[in-house]
Order: sequence, then structure tokens, then C-alpha cells
Amino acid sequence: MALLQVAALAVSFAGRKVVEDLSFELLEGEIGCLLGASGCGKTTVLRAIAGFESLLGGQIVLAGRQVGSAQGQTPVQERGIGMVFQDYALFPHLTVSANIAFGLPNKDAKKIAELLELVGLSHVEDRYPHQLSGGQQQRVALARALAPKPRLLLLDEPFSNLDVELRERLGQEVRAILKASGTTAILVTHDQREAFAMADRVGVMHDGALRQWAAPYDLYHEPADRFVANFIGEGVMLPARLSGPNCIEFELGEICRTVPIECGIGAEMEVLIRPDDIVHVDHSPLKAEVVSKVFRGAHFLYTLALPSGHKVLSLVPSHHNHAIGEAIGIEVECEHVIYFKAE
Ligand SMILES: Nc1ncnc2c1ncn2[C@@H]1O[C@H](COP(=O)(O)OP(=O)(O)OP(=O)(O)O)[C@@H](O)[C@H]1O
Repeated sequence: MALLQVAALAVSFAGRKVVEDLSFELLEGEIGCLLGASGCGKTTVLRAIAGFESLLGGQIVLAGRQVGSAQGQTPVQERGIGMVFQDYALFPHLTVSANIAFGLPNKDAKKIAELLELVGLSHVEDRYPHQLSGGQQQRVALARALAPKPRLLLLDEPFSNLDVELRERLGQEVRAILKASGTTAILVTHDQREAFAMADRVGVMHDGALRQWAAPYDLYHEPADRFVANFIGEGVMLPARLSGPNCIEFELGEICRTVPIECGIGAEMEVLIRPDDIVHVDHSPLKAEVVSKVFRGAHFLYTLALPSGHKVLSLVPSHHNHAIGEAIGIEVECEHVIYFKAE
């Protein structure tokens, strides 16, 4: 059963709707994420779930009980929701243990020890927040929020004060902690890597609306619309033509897949080509010119110009170090073909 149901949620500020007709469900033990650019309404949804915003429409149901609607709201403190914020909000004059104990009414020492162990901070329990790294401080905040065993944990940009590399690693760590404690959680972020590292379900938001709510893999490989296709991952749209009921033809050849589209044969289409769809093969007769390249350690991300002048991206193992201007062999390897009717 869904632990959280958000249905047709609408929130407005001073007569301006900032969230509209937004619906999703989260199962018990799942980690969800609202992903979107700054100002799209992510935090407002989180605050509405917590009970800090009154609703213009829709409803929020938590553990089978309606906690919010336009008609009324269950007070914040009665929802059993925990929160972790980007600034950690730790008490600077309290030790790690005392910060965690703050979330426990009976200050049970055994429980504190368990939480310290869960977040891997037993060895620094007597330190003060300023003696910890950013990642450690975030784990204290997490332990403190988990202490009262919330029904649902809300995390608002929890890693935004940390550097990019650390975010992805900490995202995985926090995911493991939430899974180990069986906590249902919702994360808000504008960072795709963080969303993918942590969440079972990700919702892509744009302008107050939820464009797609799906597993990260499906968002990447089966985006619901052009916005999601462009927002998630990298890629370019190339002109194409529907050449058969399940086939599409474009500059680099014909690709057939089983999902049909409601368009007549010959219809003008656009196909999304991801960097992992273009494979570098030295001896391939199909050549493309290296326009630019970005070194990413294990890979180069090449921008390649096709004979038509259209450009594609290609992710190539970095021992294939080609010069700008060089023509290199490529092949198309599309497992999931994403295409839309041309605009
Ligand atoms: N209390 C408020 N009063 C008026 N407008 C508000 C209020 N809170 C948020 N907004 C507006 O609502 C819109 C959505 O804000 P929200 O903070 O939910 O976006 P966000 O996606 O979380 O952005 P960010 O990633 O920058 O935090 C923005 O246009 C914002 O200016």
C-alpha cells in the first residue's frame, strides 16, 4: 500500500499558482525524489507534505489518513514527519551524541548508540559540529531526524553545501542508511546525479507540474515527453522519418523497435541520440569529425559532426584519444530508441 498519496495538489502564493495538479504515490520503504530547476516548486511540495503550506486544491494522504486538503490540515507535529535541511541545523554547543539525543524524548543511550552506528559516527560521538566534515555533519542531522522514527522523512537539498563528488557518494550512503532503517523518504534536489544515486522513484518537475514520476532507469530510457528527454541526461535530437510501423530512419541508418507510434509512415520525427548510443569503432565506414572533447577520466565525451553537419555526442573509453578535426569511425547502438513527432 502507498504510504504517501499526493493527489491533484495545488498551492498558490498571493493568487499565483506555483504547484498545479501534482500527483504521485510513494510506497512504504521507498525513496522518492522531486527533481527540477530552481523555482519549479519542489520545496513548496515538500512543505505542503510537512503541513507548512495551506492547499488550494487536492489532497495529501499519509498512512491511509488524509492530512491535508483545501478544507483542512492536520497540524505539522501530528503528522509524524521528520525533516533534514540543507544547512543541517545542528546545535553548535552540543556534541554529536547530544545532537542525536535531542530527537529522542527518553534519551535512551542504547538507541543513541544504534543511531551512531547506523550513520557510521560512533568514533566521533563526543565531538562538536565544528569538529566534523560537512558530510559527517549531514549524517548527524540524518541520525537526529531518524531518532523519533518518523513515518516519512523529508530531505530538502541535503547535500547542496557539499562538493559534487561527495554528493553522489553521500547520496549512496544515505540511501543505504534509509534502506537499513526501513525509512520512507522524499528528497528534493536540482542535481540529477544525487537523485539517481538515492531514489527509487524520481519526479521531474517543471513550472509547478510533475512531468513524469518513474524509476531513474525509465526516466532516462523512456522519457514521457520532450522536456524530460532533454532535462534528463545528455543527448541531441536529430531529424528522422517513420519508415515502418515500428521503424525510424535517420542519418545514421534505420532503427526498429517494438513500440509503435500513432503516426503515418513517412511522418517527420525527431530521434533522441544519447552519448552511449554512438559507439566508436575504428574500422567503421561511417565517419564523423571530432569537433570538441571533454576528458572525464574513464571516458571522453566527444562532440562529433556528421556529414550533414548535425552534431552528436559520443562517450568513448579514454584510451581512444583522438585529435580535434580527426574523422573517427562510429556505429549506432540504440537499445532504447526515443523519438517524438517533429514540431
Ligand atoms: N512564501 C512564498 N511566498 C511567495 N512566493 C513563494 C513563497 N515560497 C515560494 N514562492 C515562489 O514559489 C515558486 C516555487 O518556489 P520553491 O521554493 O517551491 O521552488 P524550488 O523548486 O524549491 O526552488 P529552489 O530549488 O530554488 O529552492 C517560486 O517562484 C518562489 O518564488
